[in-house]
Amino acid sequence: FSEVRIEGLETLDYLDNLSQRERHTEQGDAITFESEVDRVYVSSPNVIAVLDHEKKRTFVIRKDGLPDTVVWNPWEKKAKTMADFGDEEYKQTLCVDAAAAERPITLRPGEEWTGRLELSAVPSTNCSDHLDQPGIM
Ligand SMILES: O=P(O)(O)OC[C@H]1O[C@@H](O)[C@H](O)[C@@H](O)[C@@H]1O
Repeated sequence: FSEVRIEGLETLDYLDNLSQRERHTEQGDAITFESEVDRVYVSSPNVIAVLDHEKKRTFVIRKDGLPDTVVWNPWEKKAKTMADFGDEEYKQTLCVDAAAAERPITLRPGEEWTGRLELSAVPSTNCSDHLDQPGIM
């Protein structure tokens, strides 16, 4: 699991759901995991990659109309308190989710809104080689 990292959220501001949505700025080159995380990366790019080095695959997430990206893993202690989440499942789970979290979307009667999320898996460890290929975009 420590071999999974996210590309596309570096240097962004995030709201930390683990501390009253306090605002921080991401410092890492790419985001990696070794403890509980629950963050809203605000105004994130529309293409984000989750690289799984061990399984040699990359998930590419494309979004539209959804400004933010939530990154969540309950880790060991919280997983045990969750009825619908197995005690060991945090080792195989990473939630990377497009959202309108910082500014929720409000519709008046008759108004429309469209959001889109596309998830694709690419057999690779290096997504930046692939993101430019027209067939994959
Ligand atoms: O328990 P639920 O409602 O399915 O949500 C699971 C998690 O989903 C994540 O998207 C949220 O950021 C977390 O705060 C939340 O705990």
